[in-house]
Amino acid sequence: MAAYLCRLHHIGLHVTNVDKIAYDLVAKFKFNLFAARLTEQSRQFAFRKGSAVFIVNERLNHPLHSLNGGVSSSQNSTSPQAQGLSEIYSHVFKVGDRSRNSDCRILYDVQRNYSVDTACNVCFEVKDVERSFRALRSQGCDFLVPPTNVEDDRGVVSYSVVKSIVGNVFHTLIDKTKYNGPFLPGFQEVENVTKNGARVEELSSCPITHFDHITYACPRKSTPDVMRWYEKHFGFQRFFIERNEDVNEGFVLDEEGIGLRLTAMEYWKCSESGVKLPFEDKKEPDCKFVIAESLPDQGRNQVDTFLEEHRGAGIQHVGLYTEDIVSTARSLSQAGVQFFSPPPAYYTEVGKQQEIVDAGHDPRLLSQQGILLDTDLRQDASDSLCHLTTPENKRYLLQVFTKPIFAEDTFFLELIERRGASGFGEGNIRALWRSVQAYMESEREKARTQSPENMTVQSGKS
Ligand SMILES: O=C(O)C(=O)Cc1ccc(O)cc1
Repeated sequence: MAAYLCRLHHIGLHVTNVDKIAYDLVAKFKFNLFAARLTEQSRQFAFRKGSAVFIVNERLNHPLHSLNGGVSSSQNSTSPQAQGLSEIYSHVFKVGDRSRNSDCRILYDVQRNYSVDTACNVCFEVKDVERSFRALRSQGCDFLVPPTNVEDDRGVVSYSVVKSIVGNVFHTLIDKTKYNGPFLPGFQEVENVTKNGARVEELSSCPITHFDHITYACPRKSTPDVMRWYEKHFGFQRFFIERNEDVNEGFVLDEEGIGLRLTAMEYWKCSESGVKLPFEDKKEPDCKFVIAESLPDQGRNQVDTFLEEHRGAGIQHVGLYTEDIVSTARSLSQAGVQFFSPPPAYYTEVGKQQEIVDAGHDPRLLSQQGILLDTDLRQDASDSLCHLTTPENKRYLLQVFTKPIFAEDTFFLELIERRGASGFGEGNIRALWRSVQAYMESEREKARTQSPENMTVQSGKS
Protein backbone atom coordinates (compact mmCIF):
# COMPACT_ATOMS: atom_id res chain seq x y z
CA MET A 1 0.00 0.00 0.00
CA ALA A 2 1.27 3.48 -0.75
CA ALA A 3 -0.98 5.91 1.08
CA TYR A 4 -2.49 5.37 4.53
CA LEU A 5 -5.93 6.91 4.50
CA CYS A 6 -7.19 8.17 7.85
CA ARG A 7 -10.72 9.19 6.98
CA LEU A 8 -12.98 10.50 4.30
CA HIS A 9 -12.85 14.30 4.47
CA HIS A 10 -15.32 15.45 1.81
CA ILE A 11 -16.79 14.74 -1.60
CA GLY A 12 -16.21 17.40 -4.27
CA LEU A 13 -18.73 18.31 -6.97
CA HIS A 14 -18.01 20.41 -10.06
CA VAL A 15 -21.00 22.29 -11.43
CA THR A 16 -21.79 25.07 -13.85
CA ASN A 17 -24.32 26.75 -11.57
CA VAL A 18 -23.66 26.52 -7.89
CA ASP A 19 -26.89 28.35 -6.98
CA LYS A 20 -29.12 25.50 -8.03
CA ILE A 21 -27.23 22.76 -6.22
CA ALA A 22 -26.63 24.98 -3.18
CA TYR A 23 -30.36 25.61 -2.97
CA ASP A 24 -31.09 21.89 -3.26
CA LEU A 25 -28.53 20.89 -0.64
CA VAL A 26 -29.69 23.51 1.85
CA ALA A 27 -33.41 23.86 1.30
CA LYS A 28 -34.19 20.29 0.27
CA PHE A 29 -31.49 18.03 1.72
CA LYS A 30 -31.10 20.12 4.92
CA PHE A 31 -27.33 20.50 4.68
CA ASN A 32 -25.73 23.56 6.25
CA LEU A 33 -23.69 25.86 4.11
CA PHE A 34 -20.87 26.45 6.58
CA ALA A 35 -17.90 27.76 4.59
CA ALA A 36 -17.31 29.57 1.33
CA ARG A 37 -14.44 30.71 -0.83
CA LEU A 38 -15.19 33.30 -3.48
CA THR A 39 -12.69 34.58 -6.02
CA GLU A 40 -13.10 36.47 -9.24
CA GLN A 41 -12.99 33.23 -11.18
CA SER A 42 -14.52 30.62 -8.95
CA ARG A 43 -16.87 29.89 -6.10
CA GLN A 44 -16.46 27.04 -3.65
CA PHE A 45 -19.17 26.34 -1.11
CA ALA A 46 -18.93 23.74 1.65
CA PHE A 47 -22.03 22.01 3.03
CA ARG A 48 -22.22 19.76 6.05
CA LYS A 49 -24.65 17.34 7.62
CA GLY A 50 -23.19 15.32 10.49
CA SER A 51 -19.72 14.38 9.26
CA ALA A 52 -20.83 14.31 5.61
CA VAL A 53 -19.29 17.26 3.76
CA PHE A 54 -19.75 18.26 0.13
CA ILE A 55 -17.63 20.97 -1.46
CA VAL A 56 -19.35 22.35 -4.55
CA ASN A 57 -16.95 24.02 -7.00
CA GLU A 58 -18.04 26.39 -9.72
CA ARG A 59 -15.78 28.02 -12.28
CA LEU A 60 -17.15 31.27 -13.52
CA ASN A 61 -15.46 31.23 -16.91
CA HIS A 62 -16.96 27.89 -17.84
CA PRO A 63 -17.87 27.77 -21.56
CA LEU A 64 -21.48 26.98 -20.68
CA HIS A 65 -21.83 30.40 -19.11
CA SER A 66 -20.99 32.06 -22.37
CA LEU A 67 -23.60 29.91 -24.02
CA ASN A 68 -26.12 31.53 -21.69
CA GLY A 69 -25.48 34.92 -23.16
CA GLY A 70 -22.14 35.44 -21.50
CA VAL A 71 -23.66 36.03 -18.08
CA SER A 72 -22.14 34.01 -15.32
CA SER A 73 -24.54 32.31 -12.96
CA SER A 74 -23.25 34.25 -9.99
CA GLN A 75 -23.94 37.54 -11.68
CA ASN A 76 -27.32 36.28 -12.63
CA SER A 77 -28.58 35.32 -9.18
CA THR A 78 -32.16 36.28 -9.79
CA SER A 79 -33.52 32.77 -10.28
CA PRO A 80 -36.12 31.86 -7.64
CA GLN A 81 -33.69 29.26 -6.30
CA ALA A 82 -30.83 31.71 -5.93
CA GLN A 83 -33.20 34.17 -4.31
CA GLY A 84 -34.43 31.47 -1.95
CA LEU A 85 -30.90 30.67 -0.96
CA SER A 86 -29.88 34.24 -0.40
CA GLU A 87 -32.96 34.64 1.81
CA ILE A 88 -31.53 31.95 4.04
CA TYR A 89 -27.94 33.10 3.79
CA SER A 90 -28.31 36.80 3.15
CA HIS A 91 -24.81 37.39 4.47
CA VAL A 92 -23.05 34.63 2.44
CA PHE A 93 -23.19 36.54 -0.75
CA LYS A 94 -21.25 39.24 1.00
CA VAL A 95 -18.63 36.77 2.26
CA GLY A 96 -15.18 38.19 1.61
CA ASP A 97 -14.48 40.78 -0.90
CA ARG A 98 -13.78 38.67 -3.99
CA SER A 99 -11.15 41.02 -5.24
CA ARG A 100 -9.23 40.57 -1.98
CA ASN A 101 -8.79 36.91 -2.84
CA SER A 102 -5.90 37.27 -5.24
CA ASP A 103 -5.44 33.50 -5.55
CA CYS A 104 -8.09 32.55 -8.09
CA ARG A 105 -7.30 28.83 -8.15
CA ILE A 106 -9.86 26.33 -7.03
CA LEU A 107 -8.24 25.07 -3.84
CA TYR A 108 -8.13 21.45 -2.67
CA ASP A 109 -9.31 20.21 -6.05
CA VAL A 110 -8.48 20.26 -9.74
CA GLN A 111 -9.19 22.99 -12.21
CA ARG A 112 -11.11 21.26 -14.98
CA ASN A 113 -13.95 22.02 -17.31
CA TYR A 114 -16.35 19.13 -17.40
CA SER A 115 -19.04 19.07 -20.02
CA VAL A 116 -21.63 17.97 -17.44
CA ASP A 117 -22.11 18.56 -13.75
CA THR A 118 -20.34 15.83 -11.84
CA ALA A 119 -19.37 14.51 -8.43
CA CYS A 120 -15.76 13.64 -9.00
CA ASN A 121 -13.51 14.17 -6.02
CA VAL A 122 -13.27 11.95 -2.98
CA CYS A 123 -10.95 13.65 -0.53
CA PHE A 124 -9.18 11.60 2.13
CA GLU A 125 -7.24 12.78 5.13
CA VAL A 126 -3.74 11.33 5.24
CA LYS A 127 -0.93 11.83 7.73
CA ASP A 128 1.83 12.80 5.36
CA VAL A 129 1.01 14.26 1.95
CA GLU A 130 4.61 14.44 0.73
CA ARG A 131 5.24 10.80 1.63
CA SER A 132 1.97 9.63 0.04
CA PHE A 133 2.80 11.65 -3.08
CA ARG A 134 6.26 10.11 -3.43
CA ALA A 135 5.03 6.58 -2.79
CA LEU A 136 2.07 6.83 -5.18
CA ARG A 137 4.12 8.50 -7.88
CA SER A 138 6.76 5.78 -7.66
CA GLN A 139 3.92 3.32 -8.28
CA GLY A 140 3.03 5.18 -11.46
CA CYS A 141 0.06 7.32 -10.28
CA ASP A 142 -0.74 10.57 -12.11
CA PHE A 143 -0.89 13.70 -9.98
CA LEU A 144 -2.88 16.72 -11.07
CA VAL A 145 -1.71 18.82 -8.12
CA PRO A 146 1.68 18.19 -6.47
CA PRO A 147 2.03 18.69 -2.69
CA THR A 148 0.84 22.21 -1.99
CA ASN A 149 0.60 24.18 1.25
CA VAL A 150 -2.17 26.63 2.08
CA GLU A 151 -1.98 28.59 5.28
CA ASP A 152 -3.64 31.25 7.34
CA ASP A 153 -3.19 32.46 10.91
CA ARG A 154 -4.59 29.15 12.24
CA GLY A 155 -1.89 26.96 10.66
CA VAL A 156 -1.08 25.12 7.49
CA VAL A 157 -2.84 22.45 5.43
CA SER A 158 -1.06 20.43 2.74
CA TYR A 159 -2.73 18.59 -0.07
CA SER A 160 -2.17 17.03 -3.44
CA VAL A 161 -4.56 15.58 -6.00
CA VAL A 162 -4.13 12.18 -7.62
CA LYS A 163 -6.08 10.81 -10.57
CA SER A 164 -7.88 7.53 -9.93
CA ILE A 165 -8.40 4.72 -12.39
CA VAL A 166 -12.16 5.44 -12.53
CA GLY A 167 -13.26 7.93 -15.22
CA ASN A 168 -13.02 11.52 -13.96
CA VAL A 169 -12.61 10.59 -10.28
CA PHE A 170 -9.77 12.29 -8.41
CA HIS A 171 -8.62 11.95 -4.85
CA THR A 172 -7.44 14.93 -2.89
CA LEU A 173 -5.11 13.75 -0.13
CA ILE A 174 -5.08 16.27 2.65
CA ASP A 175 -3.20 16.69 5.92
CA LYS A 176 -4.88 18.95 8.47
CA THR A 177 -2.84 17.93 11.49
CA LYS A 178 -1.05 21.30 11.58
CA TYR A 179 -4.22 23.32 11.30
CA ASN A 180 -6.64 24.33 14.02
CA GLY A 181 -9.10 26.49 12.12
CA PRO A 182 -12.75 25.54 11.68
CA PHE A 183 -12.43 24.14 8.14
CA LEU A 184 -9.70 24.89 5.61
CA PRO A 185 -7.47 27.92 5.00
CA GLY A 186 -8.88 30.13 2.27
CA PHE A 187 -12.49 29.36 3.24
CA GLN A 188 -14.51 31.81 5.29
CA GLU A 189 -16.97 30.58 7.82
CA VAL A 190 -20.62 31.14 7.05
CA GLU A 191 -22.79 31.84 10.00
CA ASN A 192 -25.84 29.63 10.01
CA VAL A 193 -28.32 32.26 11.02
CA THR A 194 -31.38 33.29 9.04
CA LYS A 195 -32.65 36.83 8.65
CA ASN A 196 -34.86 36.29 11.71
CA GLY A 197 -31.90 35.24 13.81
CA ALA A 198 -32.84 31.53 14.01
CA ARG A 199 -30.01 29.00 13.77
CA VAL A 200 -30.30 27.20 10.44
CA GLU A 201 -29.52 23.86 12.07
CA GLU A 202 -32.64 24.16 14.17
CA LEU A 203 -34.72 24.28 11.04
CA SER A 204 -33.94 20.69 10.21
CA SER A 205 -34.56 17.54 12.13
CA CYS A 206 -33.26 14.80 9.89
CA PRO A 207 -30.50 12.77 11.52
CA ILE A 208 -28.12 12.22 8.59
CA THR A 209 -24.79 11.42 10.21
CA HIS A 210 -22.21 10.44 7.56
CA PHE A 211 -21.46 9.10 4.10
CA ASP A 212 -22.27 5.41 4.14
CA HIS A 213 -20.99 4.46 0.70
CA ILE A 214 -19.93 5.79 -2.67
CA THR A 215 -20.95 3.87 -5.78
CA TYR A 216 -18.99 4.08 -9.02
CA ALA A 217 -20.59 3.31 -12.38
CA CYS A 218 -17.90 1.58 -14.44
CA PRO A 219 -17.63 0.06 -17.90
CA ARG A 220 -18.05 -3.67 -18.34
CA LYS A 221 -15.15 -5.86 -17.25
CA SER A 222 -13.30 -2.98 -15.56
CA THR A 223 -14.01 -4.12 -11.97
CA PRO A 224 -10.84 -6.23 -11.44
CA ASP A 225 -8.61 -3.33 -12.51
CA VAL A 226 -10.46 -0.88 -10.26
CA MET A 227 -10.21 -3.27 -7.32
CA ARG A 228 -6.49 -3.82 -7.92
CA TRP A 229 -5.83 -0.08 -8.17
CA TYR A 230 -7.47 0.67 -4.83
CA GLU A 231 -5.86 -2.32 -3.15
CA LYS A 232 -2.39 -1.47 -4.38
CA HIS A 233 -2.44 2.26 -3.77
CA PHE A 234 -4.77 2.78 -0.82
CA GLY A 235 -4.87 -0.65 0.82
CA PHE A 236 -8.58 -1.13 0.22
CA GLN A 237 -9.90 -4.57 1.00
CA ARG A 238 -12.71 -6.56 -0.52
CA PHE A 239 -16.03 -6.39 1.28
CA PHE A 240 -18.37 -9.26 0.43
CA ILE A 241 -21.88 -8.05 -0.25
CA GLU A 242 -23.26 -11.54 0.08
CA ARG A 243 -21.97 -14.56 1.95
CA ASN A 244 -21.84 -16.79 -1.11
CA GLU A 245 -20.45 -14.15 -3.40
CA ASP A 246 -17.85 -15.39 -5.86
CA VAL A 247 -14.47 -13.71 -5.33
CA ASN A 248 -13.99 -13.07 -9.02
CA GLU A 249 -17.56 -12.50 -10.14
CA GLY A 250 -18.74 -10.19 -7.37
CA PHE A 251 -22.42 -10.00 -6.51
CA VAL A 252 -24.29 -10.65 -9.73
CA LEU A 253 -27.95 -9.97 -10.47
CA ASP A 254 -28.69 -11.30 -13.93
CA GLU A 255 -32.38 -11.89 -14.42
CA GLU A 256 -35.55 -10.49 -16.08
CA GLY A 257 -34.18 -7.17 -17.22
CA ILE A 258 -31.69 -6.72 -14.37
CA GLY A 259 -28.08 -7.07 -15.37
CA LEU A 260 -25.82 -5.78 -12.62
CA ARG A 261 -22.48 -6.76 -11.15
CA LEU A 262 -21.58 -5.21 -7.80
CA THR A 263 -18.25 -5.48 -6.07
CA ALA A 264 -17.60 -3.65 -2.81
CA MET A 265 -14.45 -2.60 -1.03
CA GLU A 266 -13.55 -0.73 2.11
CA TYR A 267 -10.45 0.95 3.41
CA TRP A 268 -8.48 0.57 6.60
CA LYS A 269 -8.17 3.84 8.35
CA CYS A 270 -4.53 4.31 9.34
CA SER A 271 -4.77 0.82 10.81
CA GLU A 272 -1.31 -0.29 9.60
CA SER A 273 0.43 2.37 11.56
CA GLY A 274 -1.67 1.82 14.65
CA VAL A 275 -2.87 5.40 14.71
CA LYS A 276 -5.62 6.03 17.23
CA LEU A 277 -8.61 7.80 15.84
CA PRO A 278 -10.50 10.38 17.86
CA PHE A 279 -13.42 7.95 18.17
CA GLU A 280 -12.00 5.78 20.94
CA ASP A 281 -14.93 3.52 21.74
CA LYS A 282 -17.31 4.36 18.99
CA LYS A 283 -15.88 2.92 15.81
CA GLU A 284 -15.67 5.73 13.31
CA PRO A 285 -18.33 5.16 10.71
CA ASP A 286 -16.62 3.95 7.60
CA CYS A 287 -17.54 4.55 4.01
CA LYS A 288 -17.62 1.65 1.61
CA PHE A 289 -16.97 1.84 -2.10
CA VAL A 290 -19.15 -0.08 -4.55
CA ILE A 291 -18.24 -0.75 -8.18
CA ALA A 292 -21.31 -1.20 -10.38
CA GLU A 293 -21.06 -2.68 -13.88
CA SER A 294 -23.91 -3.52 -16.18
CA LEU A 295 -24.14 -6.97 -17.75
CA PRO A 296 -24.66 -7.36 -21.48
CA ASP A 297 -27.75 -9.55 -21.77
CA GLN A 298 -30.51 -7.61 -20.07
CA GLY A 299 -30.85 -4.50 -22.21
CA ARG A 300 -29.91 -0.92 -21.51
CA ASN A 301 -29.97 0.07 -17.87
CA GLN A 302 -29.11 2.81 -15.35
CA VAL A 303 -25.36 2.10 -15.37
CA ASP A 304 -25.26 2.36 -19.18
CA THR A 305 -27.33 5.55 -19.01
CA PHE A 306 -24.91 7.02 -16.47
CA LEU A 307 -21.86 6.17 -18.59
CA GLU A 308 -23.46 7.74 -21.63
CA GLU A 309 -24.85 10.92 -20.04
CA HIS A 310 -21.83 11.44 -17.80
CA ARG A 311 -19.54 10.70 -20.75
CA GLY A 312 -17.56 8.13 -18.88
CA ALA A 313 -17.21 6.32 -15.61
CA GLY A 314 -17.62 8.15 -12.31
CA ILE A 315 -19.51 8.50 -9.05
CA GLN A 316 -23.07 7.34 -9.70
CA HIS A 317 -24.45 7.84 -6.20
CA VAL A 318 -23.60 8.52 -2.60
CA GLY A 319 -25.41 6.87 0.30
CA LEU A 320 -26.21 9.21 3.20
CA TYR A 321 -26.60 7.37 6.47
CA THR A 322 -29.55 8.38 8.59
CA GLU A 323 -30.56 7.19 12.03
CA ASP A 324 -34.24 7.52 11.13
CA ILE A 325 -35.01 7.00 7.48
CA VAL A 326 -38.77 7.46 7.82
CA SER A 327 -38.59 10.92 9.37
CA THR A 328 -35.66 11.96 7.15
CA ALA A 329 -37.38 10.88 3.93
CA ARG A 330 -40.61 12.57 5.04
CA SER A 331 -38.87 15.81 5.85
CA LEU A 332 -36.85 15.79 2.63
CA SER A 333 -39.81 14.96 0.44
CA GLN A 334 -41.86 17.72 2.09
CA ALA A 335 -39.00 20.04 1.15
CA GLY A 336 -39.21 18.91 -2.48
CA VAL A 337 -36.77 16.00 -2.83
CA GLN A 338 -38.06 13.49 -5.34
CA PHE A 339 -37.56 9.82 -4.55
CA PHE A 340 -37.95 6.74 -6.67
CA SER A 341 -40.85 4.58 -5.55
CA PRO A 342 -41.18 0.87 -6.17
CA PRO A 343 -44.47 -0.34 -7.63
CA PRO A 344 -47.22 -0.08 -4.92
CA ALA A 345 -47.56 -3.88 -5.01
CA TYR A 346 -44.11 -4.08 -3.35
CA TYR A 347 -45.67 -3.15 0.01
CA THR A 348 -48.63 -5.47 -0.21
CA GLU A 349 -46.81 -8.64 -1.24
CA VAL A 350 -47.49 -11.07 1.58
CA GLY A 351 -43.85 -11.88 2.39
CA LYS A 352 -42.72 -8.26 2.18
CA GLN A 353 -45.58 -6.95 4.30
CA GLN A 354 -44.70 -9.43 7.06
CA GLU A 355 -40.99 -8.65 6.75
CA ILE A 356 -41.73 -4.94 7.22
CA VAL A 357 -44.00 -5.57 10.19
CA ASP A 358 -41.42 -7.94 11.75
CA ALA A 359 -38.83 -5.18 11.46
CA GLY A 360 -41.13 -2.93 13.49
CA HIS A 361 -42.20 -0.73 10.58
CA ASP A 362 -45.54 0.21 9.15
CA PRO A 363 -45.82 -0.76 5.45
CA ARG A 364 -48.05 2.28 4.85
CA LEU A 365 -45.43 4.69 6.19
CA LEU A 366 -42.66 3.09 4.15
CA SER A 367 -44.81 3.14 1.03
CA GLN A 368 -45.59 6.85 1.44
CA GLN A 369 -41.88 7.63 1.00
CA GLY A 370 -40.90 4.77 -1.33
CA ILE A 371 -38.61 3.27 1.36
CA LEU A 372 -37.33 -0.24 0.64
CA LEU A 373 -36.65 -2.76 3.39
CA ASP A 374 -34.54 -5.85 3.13
CA THR A 375 -33.58 -8.47 5.67
CA ASP A 376 -29.86 -9.17 5.68
CA LEU A 377 -29.32 -12.88 5.33
CA ARG A 378 -25.61 -12.59 6.12
CA GLN A 379 -24.86 -13.65 9.66
CA ASP A 380 -21.47 -13.56 11.36
CA ALA A 381 -19.98 -16.72 12.81
CA SER A 382 -20.00 -14.77 16.08
CA ASP A 383 -23.74 -14.47 15.78
CA SER A 384 -24.61 -17.30 18.10
CA LEU A 385 -28.31 -16.62 17.68
CA CYS A 386 -28.26 -16.71 13.93
CA HIS A 387 -30.18 -19.94 13.71
CA LEU A 388 -33.09 -18.35 15.51
CA THR A 389 -35.44 -16.40 13.33
CA THR A 390 -37.06 -14.07 15.81
CA PRO A 391 -37.41 -10.51 14.53
CA GLU A 392 -35.09 -9.20 17.28
CA ASN A 393 -32.00 -10.91 15.92
CA LYS A 394 -32.61 -10.30 12.27
CA ARG A 395 -30.76 -7.49 10.59
CA TYR A 396 -32.41 -4.99 8.35
CA LEU A 397 -31.48 -2.46 5.78
CA LEU A 398 -33.72 0.42 4.73
CA GLN A 399 -32.99 2.47 1.62
CA VAL A 400 -34.59 5.10 -0.57
CA PHE A 401 -33.09 6.61 -3.70
CA THR A 402 -33.52 10.14 -5.00
CA LYS A 403 -33.99 11.02 -8.63
CA PRO A 404 -30.84 12.41 -10.30
CA ILE A 405 -29.93 15.78 -8.82
CA PHE A 406 -28.21 17.29 -11.89
CA ALA A 407 -29.81 18.07 -15.25
CA GLU A 408 -28.53 14.82 -16.72
CA ASP A 409 -29.57 11.33 -15.68
CA THR A 410 -26.38 10.82 -13.70
CA PHE A 411 -25.61 11.48 -10.05
CA PHE A 412 -28.16 10.80 -7.30
CA LEU A 413 -28.27 10.47 -3.53
CA GLU A 414 -29.58 7.71 -1.34
CA LEU A 415 -30.78 7.58 2.25
CA ILE A 416 -29.81 4.45 4.09
CA GLU A 417 -30.54 3.21 7.59
CA ARG A 418 -28.82 0.07 8.78
CA ARG A 419 -30.28 -1.99 11.59
CA GLY A 420 -27.31 -4.29 12.00
CA ALA A 421 -27.08 -5.04 8.28
CA SER A 422 -23.73 -4.16 6.75
CA GLY A 423 -24.22 -5.14 3.11
CA PHE A 424 -26.60 -4.05 0.38
CA GLY A 425 -30.04 -5.61 0.22
CA GLU A 426 -30.49 -7.86 -2.78
CA GLY A 427 -34.26 -7.32 -2.71
CA ASN A 428 -33.76 -3.56 -2.44
CA ILE A 429 -31.41 -3.51 -5.40
CA ARG A 430 -34.01 -5.42 -7.45
CA ALA A 431 -36.79 -3.04 -6.39
CA LEU A 432 -34.63 0.03 -7.00
CA TRP A 433 -33.55 -1.30 -10.35
CA ARG A 434 -37.13 -1.81 -11.47
CA SER A 435 -38.26 1.62 -10.30
CA VAL A 436 -35.33 3.32 -12.03
CA GLN A 437 -35.92 1.33 -15.21
CA ALA A 438 -39.58 2.40 -15.17
CA TYR A 439 -38.53 6.03 -14.66
CA MET A 440 -35.98 5.91 -17.47
CA GLU A 441 -38.49 4.37 -19.82
CA SER A 442 -41.10 7.03 -18.98
CA GLU A 443 -38.48 9.78 -19.50
CA ARG A 444 -37.55 8.29 -22.86
CA GLU A 445 -41.22 8.04 -23.80
CA LYS A 446 -41.74 11.69 -22.74
CA ALA A 447 -38.76 12.79 -24.81
CA ARG A 448 -40.02 10.77 -27.76
CA THR A 449 -43.54 12.23 -27.65
CA GLN A 450 -42.18 15.74 -27.19
CA SER A 451 -39.71 15.53 -30.07
CA PRO A 452 -40.51 18.00 -32.90
CA GLU A 453 -41.05 15.05 -35.23
CA ASN A 454 -43.87 13.72 -33.08
CA MET A 455 -45.35 17.14 -32.51
CA THR A 456 -45.77 17.60 -36.24
CA VAL A 457 -47.41 14.22 -36.49
CA GLN A 458 -49.73 15.05 -33.60
CA SER A 459 -50.69 18.46 -34.89
CA GLY A 460 -51.21 16.94 -38.32
CA LYS A 461 -53.66 14.48 -36.76
CA SER A 462 -55.76 17.01 -34.89
O1 LIG B 1 -27.80 -0.39 -3.02
C1 LIG B 1 -26.90 0.45 -3.19
O2 LIG B 1 -26.86 1.51 -2.61
C2 LIG B 1 -25.82 0.15 -4.14
O3 LIG B 1 -24.85 0.88 -4.17
C3 LIG B 1 -26.05 -0.97 -5.13
C4 LIG B 1 -26.45 -0.41 -6.46
C5 LIG B 1 -25.49 0.04 -7.34
C6 LIG B 1 -25.82 0.57 -8.58
C7 LIG B 1 -27.14 0.64 -8.95
O4 LIG B 1 -27.44 1.15 -10.17
C8 LIG B 1 -28.11 0.18 -8.08
C9 LIG B 1 -27.78 -0.33 -6.82
